[in-house]
Amino acid sequence: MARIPGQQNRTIGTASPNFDTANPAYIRKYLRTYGLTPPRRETYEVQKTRCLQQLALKTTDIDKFLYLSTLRKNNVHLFYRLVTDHLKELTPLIYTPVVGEACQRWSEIYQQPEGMYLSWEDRGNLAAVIANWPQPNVEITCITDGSRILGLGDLGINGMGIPIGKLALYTACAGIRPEATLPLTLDLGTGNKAFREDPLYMGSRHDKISPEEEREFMDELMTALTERWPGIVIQFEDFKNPFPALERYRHTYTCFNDDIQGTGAVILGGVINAVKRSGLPCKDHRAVFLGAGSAGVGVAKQIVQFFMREGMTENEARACFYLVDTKGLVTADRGDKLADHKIYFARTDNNGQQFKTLEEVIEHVHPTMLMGLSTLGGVFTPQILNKMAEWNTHPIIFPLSNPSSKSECDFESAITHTDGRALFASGSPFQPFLFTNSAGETRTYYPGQGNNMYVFPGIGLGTILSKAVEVTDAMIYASGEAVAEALTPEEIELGYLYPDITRIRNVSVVVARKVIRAAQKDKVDRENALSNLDDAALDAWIRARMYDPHAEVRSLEREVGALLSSLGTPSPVNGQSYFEPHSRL
Ligand SMILES: NC(=O)c1ccc[n+]([C@@H]2O[C@H](COP(=O)([O-])OP(=O)(O)OC[C@H]3O[C@@H](n4cnc5c(N)ncnc54)[C@H](O)[C@@H]3O)[C@@H](O)[C@H]2O)c1
Ligand SMILES: O=C(O)C[C@H](O)C(=O)O
Ligand SMILES: [Mg+2]
Repeated sequence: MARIPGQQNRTIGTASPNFDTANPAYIRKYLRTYGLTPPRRETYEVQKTRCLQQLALKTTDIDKFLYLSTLRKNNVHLFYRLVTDHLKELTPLIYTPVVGEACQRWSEIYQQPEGMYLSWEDRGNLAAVIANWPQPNVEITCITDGSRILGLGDLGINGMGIPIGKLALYTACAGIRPEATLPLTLDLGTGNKAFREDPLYMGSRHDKISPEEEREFMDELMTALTERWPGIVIQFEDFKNPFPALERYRHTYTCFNDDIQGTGAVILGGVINAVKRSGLPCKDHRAVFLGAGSAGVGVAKQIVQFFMREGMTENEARACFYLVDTKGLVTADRGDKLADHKIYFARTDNNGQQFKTLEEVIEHVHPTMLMGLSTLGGVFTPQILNKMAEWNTHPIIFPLSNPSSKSECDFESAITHTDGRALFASGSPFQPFLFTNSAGETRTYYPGQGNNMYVFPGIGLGTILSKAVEVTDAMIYASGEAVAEALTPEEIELGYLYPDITRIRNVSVVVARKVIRAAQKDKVDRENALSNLDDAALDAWIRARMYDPHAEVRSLEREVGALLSSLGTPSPVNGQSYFEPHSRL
C-alpha cells in the first residue's frame, strides 16, 4: 500500500479497491484495477444517470438503502459524489429514518462487511482484533453497543447501521476521508429476546453483560483504539445508559457522546433561534421535556447554559425546566430513587403534589416550549398542541424522537393545531406543508430538522484538525452556537430554525472553526499554528483539508503523476493513458 507524501491520510491501493469508472486508464493500471471494470472512462454525469436510474427502480426504502450501501462499498467516491449532490433526497435513505428500519432488519438484510464487530468473548484480545482493521489511518470512530437504537430499543449488533450511517455523514457533510472512519459495534449481548431466538441474528445470544463487565471491556477498548491510532476521536452513540462512560473517559481520551452532547448542542442552536422568534426573553420561558434520558437531560443542560449566558443565575435557569419520565414529573419527593442524571432537574417547588401524566404537567406549567425525547410516537396530541397555541403566540414544539414513527407529533399536526404559529423542529425529516390559517393566509411552512447531524460532523472535523486532546464543554457549546449563527437572511425570512441541509458542508466549516477556537481557548489543541490564522484564513485552511469526492479523480491524477515522476517515470499528459496496455504497471 503506497502512502502519498505530504497528504494526510491519503492511501493509494487501500483494502477497498478504488473501482471508480471515472479513473483514467493509467490510474487504473497504477491501482491494479485495470481490466476489472468496463473499459470506458466515464464522466460523473453518466455515472450519476445510471445510479439514479437504478435507484428509481428500487421500490422500497430498504432496497434503496441496500443499493446505496453496495455502491459505497464498490465505488466509494461515486457514492459520496452522489450523496453530496443530493443531500436532501439521499440523507434520509442512508441515515435517519431509513437506517432505523435497516437496523431492525440488519441480520435479515445483511450482505457485506462494512465495520468492526467486537464481542465480549474477545476481551483480553481487543488490540489483536482491532489490528485486523485494514485501514492504517483511522481518525474517527463511532461506537455503539446497540442497546438503544434511535427510539427502537435494544437491537444488539443490528445497531451497526447507526455507526455506518453517522460516519457516512462525517464524510459527506464534513469531508473526513472515508478510509479515516471506523464504524464499530460492540457485541456485549442483548436484552432483545426475540433477536436472541432468531436463527438469523448475527450477534451473541446471551443477555447483556453487567455494567461492571462493560466497564472492564470499555477500558480495554479505549486503550486498544488509542494505541493503534493515537489521535483517534471516539464518538459514543446509542448506548442505553451512556453517562458513566462519558464521565469516565472524557478527560482522558478525545471522546464525546453524540446523544447527550451532540443533541444538546444542535437543539441549543435551534432554541437560540426559536427564543429570538418567540419574542419572549429567556427568563419568561418554561420548558416541559417529555423524556429525561440521555438526550432529554443533555439538551436541557445545554439550554441552561444558554439562559445563563443571557444573564440568569444557574438556579433561575434550571427552574425553567420540567422533566417528565415514565413516572411523571421528576420531583425530589416522588418516592422513587432517581437515576443520577435526573437529580439536577428534580423539582422541589411542587408542594408535595405529584403530576403523573404529560397533560397534568402542562396544565400545571403552561409551558412555552414542549420538547419530545421520549420515543413515544404521536404523544403530542391535537389537544396538547391546541393548549400550547392557546397559551403562546409562538409555541416552541420540538418532537425530537427518531425515527419518524416515534416522533411525538408530525409537522402537519403541529402546524394545523397551532394555527400555523408553532416554531417547529423534529428529529426525523418532514415535508414542507401548505396551510391556510384562521386569518385566511395561505403559505408554505418549512419544518426544521433538529438532528445532531448538524453538529457532530463539524465537532469531529474541528477536533481532528486541532488535534485536541479532549472535547470540552466549550467546544460542544460552540458547535450549537455555530449552527444558530449559520442561518442566512433568506432562511430567516422563510421561518427556518436550522440551515438548509444542502448547505451542510459550509455549516460544518463554521462549526469546525468555532470548535477549534474553543479548543484553543481551553488549551486542549495541539495544532498551535492555527491560532495565528484569522477566521477567514482558518475557514480556507479547513476547506482545503476536506475530502471532496468531486475532486478525487483529479487529485489522484496529480498525486500518482507526482509519485511517478519522483520515480523517474514521466507523468501522463492531460490524463492521457501513458502506459501501454500491457505495461508492467
Ligand atoms: N433529534 C436528535 O438529534 C436526537 C438525538 C438523540 C436522541 N434522540 C431521540 O430521543 C429519544 C430518546 O433518546 P435517549 O437517548 O434520551 O433515550 P433514553 O432511553 O435515555 O431516554 C428515554 C426517556 O424517555 C422516557 N420515557 C419512555 N417512555 C415514556 C413514557 N411512556 N412516558 C414518559 N416518559 C417516557 C424514559 O423515562 C426516559 O427518560 C430517541 O427516540 C432518540 O432517537 C433524538
Ligand atoms: O441518529 C439520529 O438520527 C439522531 C440521534 O443520534 C438518535 O439517537 O436519534
Ligand atoms: Mg443517537
